[in-house]
Amino acid sequence: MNVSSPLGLPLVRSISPSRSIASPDPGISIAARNVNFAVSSRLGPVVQILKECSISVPTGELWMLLGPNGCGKSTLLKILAGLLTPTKGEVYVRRPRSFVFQNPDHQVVMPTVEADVAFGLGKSRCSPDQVRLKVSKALSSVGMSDYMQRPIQTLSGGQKQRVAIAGALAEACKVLLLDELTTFLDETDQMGVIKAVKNCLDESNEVTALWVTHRLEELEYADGAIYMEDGKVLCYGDPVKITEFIKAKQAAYIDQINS
Ligand SMILES: Nc1ncnc2c1ncn2[C@@H]1O[C@H](COP(=O)(O)OP(=O)(O)OP(=O)(O)O)[C@@H](O)[C@H]1O
Repeated sequence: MNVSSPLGLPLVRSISPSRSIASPDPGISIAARNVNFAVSSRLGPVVQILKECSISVPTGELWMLLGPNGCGKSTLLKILAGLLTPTKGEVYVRRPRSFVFQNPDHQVVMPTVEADVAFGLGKSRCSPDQVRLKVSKALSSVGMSDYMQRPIQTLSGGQKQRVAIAGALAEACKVLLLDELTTFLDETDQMGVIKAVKNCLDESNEVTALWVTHRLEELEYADGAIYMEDGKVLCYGDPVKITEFIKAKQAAYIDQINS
């Protein structure tokens, strides 16, 4: 479902099914095989943004996607969300899936927390009692039960992110695609969002999350990680090994500028 927010910005609460491949394995919730993405303009040459990207994220796990600015992380996430179509290659993402934006103001739009989390259930056949139950369960998952009647504009950035995640959970989302949620948050809000996502996954073995981040310290909370550079997936798997790989790259870069 793609609608416009009152600000005229794109608002994606729950994404309708789009073209994809069959599940490569019952234990895998997110997969990309040799995905390429290119853009072209009438005047300029074709720009190759993603080059033969392949990843696979097991069901029930939190994976982080890292890499330098402009390496293609958000583009890959948008392809997995069905917001962009790859020029070549295939993707599989378990449904329903939800994309949560870096700026929660692009996504959290109803006057109160309760109304916002219930927003996506508007078209469901749930009775008002069922809606209330789903909303309260989702808010409890993200540690926001006490905020049910709070006006949205009184929340911090991290609290708004947690409300956006609760909205996805209320709609029984199976895959959370999270785009740099903590970039603008202070440490307390950052931890609140990380704990909320971890808790959602711990409470259900069925929810899988892919989280784009620039913050290396967040890898501590990940079950797996993917590192990209220049449109390519350089390595993926064990977050400890990926952390070591990134630190070694950073050290080599510092040596280079100091020499
Ligand atoms: N529609 C487009 N036309 C031309 N170039 C584009 C388009 N969309 C993305 N790009 C370019 O593709 C590259 C990858 O962009 P993307 O936003 O996926 O990177 P990113 O790794 O998420 O970056 P950041 O960490 O800065 O958010 C960038 O160089 C960007 O300028």
